[in-house]
Amino acid sequence: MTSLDLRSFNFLAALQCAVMGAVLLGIRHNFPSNIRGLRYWGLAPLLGLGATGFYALLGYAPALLVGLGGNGLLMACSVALLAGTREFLGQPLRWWPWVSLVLVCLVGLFVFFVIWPDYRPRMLIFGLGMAAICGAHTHVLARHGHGFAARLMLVAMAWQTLVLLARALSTYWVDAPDTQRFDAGSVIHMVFVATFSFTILTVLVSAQLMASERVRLEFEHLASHDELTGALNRRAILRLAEQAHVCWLNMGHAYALLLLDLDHFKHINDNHGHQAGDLTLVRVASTLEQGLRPLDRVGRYGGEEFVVLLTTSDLASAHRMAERLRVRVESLSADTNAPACTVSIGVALVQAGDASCDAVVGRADRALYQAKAAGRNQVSLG
Ligand SMILES: Nc1nc2c(ncn2[C@@H]2O[C@H](COP(=O)(O)OP(=O)(O)OP(=O)(O)O)[C@@H](O)[C@H]2O)c(=O)[nH]1
Repeated sequence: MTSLDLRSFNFLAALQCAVMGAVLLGIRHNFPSNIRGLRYWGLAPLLGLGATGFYALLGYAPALLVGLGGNGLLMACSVALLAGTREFLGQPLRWWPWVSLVLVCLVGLFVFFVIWPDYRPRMLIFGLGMAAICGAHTHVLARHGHGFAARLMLVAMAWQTLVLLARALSTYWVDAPDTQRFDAGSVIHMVFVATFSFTILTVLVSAQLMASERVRLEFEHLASHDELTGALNRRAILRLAEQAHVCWLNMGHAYALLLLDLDHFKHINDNHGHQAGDLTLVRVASTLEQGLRPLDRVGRYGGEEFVVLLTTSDLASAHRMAERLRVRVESLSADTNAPACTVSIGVALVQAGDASCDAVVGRADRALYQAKAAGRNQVSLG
């Protein structure tokens, strides 16, 4: 590969990344505002393109200007990618260590451009500085990233870190003191120059995938959870009950449903206000969730009614669980100074002949009616 090839390739790759970055910046407002990091991810390739612009001036502009401008912008590009990822993962960047690192590296480059001109320490300083940024990027992805796209980004950053380290450390036996960036005929140098644009491209593709995946998960969550209490909504809990019913039909694993209705909830609204009523619903939902075993689920059935699905159970243990939940809700007001609140519970176990979970819901509903009729704050079996 001639030096012209490498420059052209580098410039085209940087241009491609910059277009993707500009697209990311343009579409970032289409994503919900709680999806952060897109502006830094979008800005990074534009800085990278600026760096490539400086490198393209090599031979036409003073080497000092090209070296400091190009390397400085390339480091800024890597810091921006890191900032984007950290912000996306909810780990905002502390800027000063990275700004200091870039400045220290630029001072080092200046020294070995002007005072003791030597390419090798310049490459060492730049390579180690960049490897520190990319290494930190790899680290945050390994700790906080989840899913395919985050792993793809992690592999790209880990690879880039290794290439940078190899390039920085091999510089003394590969390069001469007056080597130029596009002159070196070593394989490691080719790999270093060629992979940088591909790393940015991979990071940008991964970033878009990560953002889209997050949007999908948020929509899924919104579609299946009650906005006020955070519990499963009626559709989601009934879908789980249907699945439990299929399990019962196919494998004989029993399940029970508890229908819970807050007692005289209207009084709480009337006497303490609607907001206090909302807060009570939130507290009851979280109390129920905390009182359940890991496989059991709670959902808001509507208004001040909740459903609990006990996945494997006999009637006696379902009754014990219902009693435990009733006591937990009753003691809620003592623990939190919230308005006094009790709950009536109807319990039903799936039984032979139940065509669907609707039959179980129906029995639990009748049992709940009995609990209300018998004076409330109690459990009835259906
Ligand atoms: N604050 C608040 N109140 C709600 C919500 N959904 C339903 N409600 C209220 O819950 C109350 C239910 O009242 P009722 O059906 O008469 O039942 P109750 O007062 O709990 O009486 P019993 O069930 O017979 O013990 C109504 O006043 C609704 O306005 C909600 O999301 N937030």
